[in-house]
Amino acid sequence: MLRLENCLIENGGFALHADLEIAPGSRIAVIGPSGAGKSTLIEALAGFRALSEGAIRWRDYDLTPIEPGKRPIAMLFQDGNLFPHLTVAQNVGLGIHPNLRLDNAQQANVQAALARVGLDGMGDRKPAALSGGQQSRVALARVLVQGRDLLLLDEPFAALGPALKAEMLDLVAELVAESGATLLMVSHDPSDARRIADQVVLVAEGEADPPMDTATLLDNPPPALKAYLG
Ligand SMILES: Nc1ncnc2c1ncn2[C@@H]1O[C@H](COP(=O)(O)OP(=O)(O)OP(=O)(O)O)[C@@H](O)[C@H]1O
Repeated sequence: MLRLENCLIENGGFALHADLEIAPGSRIAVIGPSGAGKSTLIEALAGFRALSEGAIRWRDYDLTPIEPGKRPIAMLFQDGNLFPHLTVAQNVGLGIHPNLRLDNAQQANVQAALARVGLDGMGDRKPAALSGGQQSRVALARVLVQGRDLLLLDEPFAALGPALKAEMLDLVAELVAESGATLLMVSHDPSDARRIADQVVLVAEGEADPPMDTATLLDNPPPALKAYLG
């Protein structure tokens, strides 16, 4: 289980409370009104934002005091965070080792990840020589080589068109199904949640609610969500 135990997360004058559990292997969409604290929640899980109260536990480990790089977490940001001066393979290799001194097995791991996301043979290119969708695939390959238990996505494909976004969401779903990773994905688009997530964590009115079945929640949204969905 991923447990957020009575967590209070503060951001300037803003405060978010979370007391919830997420089962391993779940695919969770984090949705809610703008400014409700979705990114704040993800930042706290990743360790970029300290808790004011409470604890975060994964399986038997208390993650609360653990620094971000040592948590069993990989994160995918909206812009993919690719380095333009590095090749595609080097950008992926950063997920294994920041100094890029990779042994043969690690190099092979990079090539396998590139092949898995459909970028076989493109490892020597620079990101600028790839389309937007291909760049998203590089960022996904970097997440893949990290082999972490928890995958956090914060509006990862918002810049892509609808067809490409759907394709990337399906690829993410496939990859987490293969690895058994637990997925939490912030999204503004309820159709993203329906497409990829079995459960939804609603963030609204200062609270991150326990996960609810996606279809049940979206078919009968509570008032805070209804106002946001329009
Ligand atoms: N540096 C800051 N100082 C004070 N308040 C902040 C700061 N940064 C963010 N906030 C507040 O924290 C709250 C939560 O922000 P957060 O980015 O987590 O919301 P969100 O749900 O991800 O929003 P969006 O959907 O618009 O991205 C917001 O109401 C915002 O005004």
